[in-house]
Amino acid sequence: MTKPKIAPSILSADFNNLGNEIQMLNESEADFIHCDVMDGVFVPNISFGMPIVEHVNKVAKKPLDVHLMIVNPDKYIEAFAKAGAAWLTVHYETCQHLHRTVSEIKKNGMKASVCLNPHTPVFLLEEIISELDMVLLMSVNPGFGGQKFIPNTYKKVKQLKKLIQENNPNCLIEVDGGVNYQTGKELIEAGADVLVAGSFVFGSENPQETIHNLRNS
Ligand SMILES: O=C(CO)[C@H](O)[C@H](O)COP(=O)(O)O
Repeated sequence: MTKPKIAPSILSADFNNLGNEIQMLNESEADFIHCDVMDGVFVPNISFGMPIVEHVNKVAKKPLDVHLMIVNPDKYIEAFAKAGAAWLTVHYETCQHLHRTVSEIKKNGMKASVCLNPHTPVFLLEEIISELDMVLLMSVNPGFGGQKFIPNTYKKVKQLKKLIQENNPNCLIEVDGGVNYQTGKELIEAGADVLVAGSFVFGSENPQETIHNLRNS
């Protein structure tokens, strides 16, 4: 089985020490640095926006995987490209003209990804899957780190894998929320390519070792 890519979410990092946390990720086996942008409208929490992403990008040696949990994401596509996002994820639930949004992300030089909330079915991506570089499946309700994994996600990963194999085999499947060694292993077996992990990595005694173990779990 191919090794998963690991995307530590800095939502759980020590923000008093953010530069060193990014440096630690640079020296780890992490493949991406996952940045969770929350607006307090689409999700019941506010995290950070472009200025923090820009500062992270000054130190980061790994591609920034930016997850927009915001309404009207179209308004900020160019700004996040300028801030240094390499991958930009928007929520299916926030986009009225998803094809236009995805095209704008690509026009701005980023990889395009669409996220589904736990209750949003995979089949809704049928008409857009061929345009996507990645699909992010939420395995918790978005807004907070440290929540319990929703087991129905395994079924969604399998459904999405089938859709991808039939339409766009290069598209990656990323899963976000409640990832640990056990859920990570089962997600990879189901077909996931990228694991986002926040509290499990940053709450561990040795985050670099945890990233290594997640890749090999
Ligand atoms: O998108 C998110 C929350 O909306 C976080 O990335 C996600 O919850 C990861 O946190 P944890 O690994 O602690 O569950």
